Amino acid sequence: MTKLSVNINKIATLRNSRGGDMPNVVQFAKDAQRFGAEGITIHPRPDERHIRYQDAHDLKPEVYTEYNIEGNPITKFIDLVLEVKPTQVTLVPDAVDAITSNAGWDTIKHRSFLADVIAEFKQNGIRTSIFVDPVLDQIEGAKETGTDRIELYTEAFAHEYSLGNKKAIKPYADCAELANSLGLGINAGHDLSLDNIKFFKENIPELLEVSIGHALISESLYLGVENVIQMYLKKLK
Ligand SMILES: CC(=O)[C@@H](O)[C@H](O)COP(=O)(O)O
Ligand SMILES: NCC(=O)COP(=O)(O)O
Repeated sequence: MTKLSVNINKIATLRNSRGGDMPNVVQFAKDAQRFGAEGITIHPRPDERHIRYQDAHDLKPEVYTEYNIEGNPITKFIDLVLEVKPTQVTLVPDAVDAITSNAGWDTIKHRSFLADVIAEFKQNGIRTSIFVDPVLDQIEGAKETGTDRIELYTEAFAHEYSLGNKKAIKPYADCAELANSLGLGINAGHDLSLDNIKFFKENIPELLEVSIGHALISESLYLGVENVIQMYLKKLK
């Protein structure tokens, strides 16, 4: 079964554009779960331009599904995650000024750093995942860090698929096969959408979770949030 985790960063971006509390991100998370979301993902960035560190705390008592916090493990982020204790932390190597995530970890170069951070989260009962490009060596490197899961960075797949290139799934399927053989759980995310999710799911064995934000919120403008979440759940069956 593949769980749908709804990334609510965009809701915070909309709220922040006016400086008030509309839309309310906690209420949105509660409603998304009521509509069928099986997890809530947030990705606080150091400048807090969308989800704020305080939101991470405020969401904690209301997220009764899987709570996934993504981000670059700088000291401030590590402290936040250890305080909030979500179900899962996903480590992403974001540059401070990146508009959005644009690369996976070099798990070979950063093995020792990742292993230390991952050990600390695991000692605190938090499941770990690391964001990786679909490259076999990087999956093997991920295994060496001790992480529970990987999150496959799906931007390249999504882009190629939109151009009609279905072969773009191949590196992802190969990496998934390797990850499964190594005992790593598999998550995926970035630019997944109603258009590409079914094909992606069908070709990735043992896909445990997808986190989807940008497309899901955009699609909801036309189709409604409840309806869109239900559409994803059907495609993920
Ligand atoms: C790791 C990943 O792909 C997502 O978390 C994505 O970066 C969403 O973050 P933004 O909403 O800041 O684009
Ligand atoms: N981990 C990916 C995520 O949370 C959402 O990415 P996107 O759907 O906003 O591109």
